[in-house]
Amino acid sequence: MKIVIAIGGSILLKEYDYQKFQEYSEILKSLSNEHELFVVVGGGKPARDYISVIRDLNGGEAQCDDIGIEVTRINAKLLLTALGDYAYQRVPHNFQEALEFSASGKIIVMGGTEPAHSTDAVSAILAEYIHADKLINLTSVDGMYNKDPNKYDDAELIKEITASEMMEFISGKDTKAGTYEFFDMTAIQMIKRSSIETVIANGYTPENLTKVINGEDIGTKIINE
Ligand SMILES: Nc1ncnc2c1ncn2[C@@H]1O[C@H](COP(=O)(O)OP(=O)(O)OP(=O)(O)O)[C@@H](O)[C@H]1O
Ligand SMILES: O=c1ccn([C@@H]2O[C@H](COP(=O)(O)O)[C@@H](O)[C@H]2O)c(=O)[nH]1
Repeated sequence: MKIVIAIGGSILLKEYDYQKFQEYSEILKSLSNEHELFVVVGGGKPARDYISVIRDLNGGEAQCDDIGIEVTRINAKLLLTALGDYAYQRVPHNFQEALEFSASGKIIVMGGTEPAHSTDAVSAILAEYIHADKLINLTSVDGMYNKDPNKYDDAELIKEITASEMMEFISGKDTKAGTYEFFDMTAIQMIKRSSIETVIANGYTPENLTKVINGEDIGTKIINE
């Protein structure tokens, strides 16, 4: 299968150390024997910290996004280092490059592309661009809830949702640099228009990636309408 995997920076850099990069590299290496893998890495707290500094310097929103993109590319380089020869050792800056680099037969790892969306959107556009069989979004919670599970104890996990329902849910959410909390509209639009088979799951346990690929019933499935 051709699979796009989005890994949130909040998972990879929760502890500010090498461990999650290493754990993910082992799983990705093993999966790459059977699947064609494209990984998109998020910015996490370091991106938000840098964005906050440039915003305090009166940088505009696009400049803030630009700094966020740079951080996601640094995170991509960290994962490339962990993957070594299993990965193509350059970070694509756009979808065309991702496709070209994939001719190497190696794992492709990228961060952001251009301002005004999150790496969730990058992963969805990439999935569309390369005709992926599956998009897996690994984040810091078990999937999509009816409300923020970090704010509400009674939040309930949603097992299945259509892209249209998800759009309604996130409409009106903040679209400033570094604030694309959970999912952004561009990502859902891509998933909807190309009926991309998508699962959102907790990536803090990297083994969940294998579980999702094996079809185990975890996380939230975005279903075709
Ligand atoms: N309805 C919801 N369902 C699930 N999580 C939600 C919801 N609303 C808000 N969130 C928040 O979204 C957060 C996950 O998204 P967030 O963008 O912070 O991390 P990420 O996907 O790992 O990517 P990155 O850290 O790279 O931006 C969760 O920690 C949770 O608090
Ligand atoms: O293609 C992209 C990717 C990212 N950004 C900006 O960077 C931050 C960090 O990315 P996350 O996916 O949220 O971790 C994001 O909030 C955007 O401000 C971008 O502009 N374009």
